[in-house]
Amino acid sequence: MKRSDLAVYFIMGTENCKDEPLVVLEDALKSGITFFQLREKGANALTGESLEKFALACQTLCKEYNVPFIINDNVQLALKINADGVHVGQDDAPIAQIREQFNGKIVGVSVHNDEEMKVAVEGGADYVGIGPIYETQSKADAKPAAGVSFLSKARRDYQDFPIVGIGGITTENASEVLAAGADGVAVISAICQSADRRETINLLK
Ligand SMILES: Cc1ncsc1CCOP(=O)(O)O
Ligand SMILES: C=C1C=NC(C)=NC1=N
Ligand SMILES: [Mg+2]
Repeated sequence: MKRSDLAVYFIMGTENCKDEPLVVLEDALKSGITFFQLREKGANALTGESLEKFALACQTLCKEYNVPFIINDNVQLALKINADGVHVGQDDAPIAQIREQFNGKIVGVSVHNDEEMKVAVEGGADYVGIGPIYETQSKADAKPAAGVSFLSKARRDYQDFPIVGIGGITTENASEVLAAGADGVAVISAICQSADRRETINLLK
């Protein structure tokens, strides 16, 4: 994984878009996303066989466009379908355990403070997600918007470590996140709800 892979990091689950999810994903891939995470959450989330089929369809599309495909939280599914990696939060298994299960694959970790950052970096994470930067409608249990201050500090402390910002990021505020030191922006609604994904994605860079 290259730091530049994090430039426009699309995250989606079936709950995030009213249009057909695979149509949205293919349009986003055509429009230039550089990284994709399947994050299937919420009351009507797909499970079992239907989730696996959906994940395989997403993986196939990402392969066609040579874009990394990772899965949020669901370590077993990521291993089963040989995804390019996994993204885990602080409430998932310890990074050391995930790291050895995903040898040679991408392991991303959500971090919110110096201690979590240290543990993730030393535990062998390939990148960290920092946020929510701004208010978000897409994560029910999100912490309060933190702004870019911690992201800026993480960049000062780890000058070469891959960092992606997340949370309420739009074409209006993406430049602030990048200026604070992020390698890229992770986005759900601004891309899902975009009327012109190519324009949106170009404005997120
Ligand atoms: C998964 C996640 N983690 C922190 S905020 C968030 C949701 C981001 O969604 P949006 O880009 O629509 O604000
Ligand atoms: C919570 C998250 C934070 N950061 C990223 C990149 N993905 C997530 N699901
Ligand atoms: Mg999680």
